[in-house]
Amino acid sequence: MRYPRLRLRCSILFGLIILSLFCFVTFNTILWSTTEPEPQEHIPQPPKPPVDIPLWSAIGHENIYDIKATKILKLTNHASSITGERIEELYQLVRSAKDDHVKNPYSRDSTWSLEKFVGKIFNNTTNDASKRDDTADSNRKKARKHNSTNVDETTTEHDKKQLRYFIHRAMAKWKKRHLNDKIITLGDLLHDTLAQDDPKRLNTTWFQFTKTVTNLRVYNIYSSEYTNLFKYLQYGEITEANEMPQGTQIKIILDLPNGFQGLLKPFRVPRNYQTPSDHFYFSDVERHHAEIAAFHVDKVLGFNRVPPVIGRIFNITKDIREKATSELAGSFFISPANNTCFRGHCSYYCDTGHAVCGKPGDHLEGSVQVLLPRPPEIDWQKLTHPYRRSYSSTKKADWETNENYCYEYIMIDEDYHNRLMLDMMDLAAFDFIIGNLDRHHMMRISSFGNNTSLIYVDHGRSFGRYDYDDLSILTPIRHCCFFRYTTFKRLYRVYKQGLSKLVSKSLKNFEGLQMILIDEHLTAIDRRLEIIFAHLDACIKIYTVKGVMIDDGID
Ligand SMILES: Nc1ncnc2c1ncn2[C@@H]1O[C@H](COP(=O)(O)OP(=O)(O)OP(=O)(O)O)[C@@H](O)[C@H]1O
Ligand SMILES: [Mn+2]
Repeated sequence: MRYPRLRLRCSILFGLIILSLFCFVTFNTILWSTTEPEPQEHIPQPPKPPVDIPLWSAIGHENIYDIKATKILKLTNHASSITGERIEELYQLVRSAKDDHVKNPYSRDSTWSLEKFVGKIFNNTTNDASKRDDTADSNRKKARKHNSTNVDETTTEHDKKQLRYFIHRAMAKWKKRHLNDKIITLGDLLHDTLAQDDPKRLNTTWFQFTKTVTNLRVYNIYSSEYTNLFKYLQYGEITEANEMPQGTQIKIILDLPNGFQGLLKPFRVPRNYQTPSDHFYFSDVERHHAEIAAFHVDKVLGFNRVPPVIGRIFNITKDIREKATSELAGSFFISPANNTCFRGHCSYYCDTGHAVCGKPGDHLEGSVQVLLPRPPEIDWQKLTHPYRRSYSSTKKADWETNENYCYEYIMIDEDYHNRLMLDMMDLAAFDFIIGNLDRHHMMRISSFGNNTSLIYVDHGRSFGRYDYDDLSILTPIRHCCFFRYTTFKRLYRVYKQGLSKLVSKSLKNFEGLQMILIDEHLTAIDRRLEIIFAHLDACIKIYTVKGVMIDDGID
């Protein structure tokens, strides 16, 4: 009797031991699975969020280290609405249109005339004669004061077709007249005056360079003068540093060896600086890296219309202060951080709070652009851009409220019945790519006559944003819907090769300063190029390829 009971007790005890062992193991497994640390693999740090550096702190920011900062997570991407296939299709369409010899895609109505149309707009003009521009001789100026509220009723679809016919005919005539124009060089223009007034300058390297500047291109990348020019700009000993009187922000004219002069724009903000969204373009700070980048973009596009610029490292004391005119020298001081600084004299950012400072000490980065001869040696024409912004925080410009602006202001203006019309479109495409809202004037050397390219200067306010594409810069193209065949081909060529690739390669090979364009800007220029094609596509859908594209004989 005793043994079976003992056996039962033993089995119960054994069962209990097994059960508690089981519970222990299970509990431990659960416990360890929740507290055991992850296997020690490398855990990547999450990328830092975007840093918009506000202007007031950006001016005091570090240079070299900052430029490597900021990878942004997400762009406010304006994906363009055009596909790669459509761009190919457009290219084929444009190419075959160029080869087909239809003279004018529009047909003429002999009862319509430009004079009558101008008269019609002019009748809509406010009768207040005192408001009219008495000195104006061009139709645009005559029509300037017309009442834009009546505009839509004024210009009919028929008027538009006739105006487009008129422009195509004017351009064909212009092309014929200028087809055999001789290329003129700046050297040709300067020669006689220099021979008379200052013959020694004829023997300078600078004069040799002016012989490579023509009415069509500001430089020739294949010339040795072009290659040598950069050595002067980048390393040439500075003999005098003088403030440039024109313009709103500090710029210094440097006298360099062998007759060269350079225009210095100093470092003000790091490469990843974005224009604060509450800032207007007209109070934006100028960026030396934007000047450099704009030059490379223009060069890659093959326009060669931006005077060569290169980055340079200065010793602010030896290169600038010791060479400065007394006025500039008087604005130097040593900052609390022991850096050498100067204020300069200008209407924006020329106070102690916004001084240009070496960092550290005497080390200053800047862009140096070759200074082309100016009056009285060479005459420039400074044309107010008809699509200029209002430069006011409260007013809008006429073109912003009048969709017919191109028909009513530009196409009737004889100043635009020539290559200038398409030069303005080229400029719009360029400015859109670099994000430049500050094109208040168009500049060209009038001593070259009227078959001359625009010269693109002043890009310090471009590349202000990489996360935003300002479509309003393309308004001339959207409104007028005219475009040069050769420019289309140019854009297509860089599109195929990759604009950003070409630009970064150009910067890598020819620019000494590092990381002039951060990746976000490089992404932006590719995106913008596609947007230009999308705009041209929209024009072509309305006006046909032949109605939009023009061959004015200019490459
Ligand atoms: N490389 C150059 N060669 C000759 N002249 C130049 C060159 N760059 C600029 N200029 C002249 O100097 C003027 C002022 O230069 P820039 O436009 O760069 O300065 P800015 O301060 O931006 O002027 P603004 O405030 O009027 O826009 C230009 O309008 C042009 O006439
Ligand atoms: Mn400017």
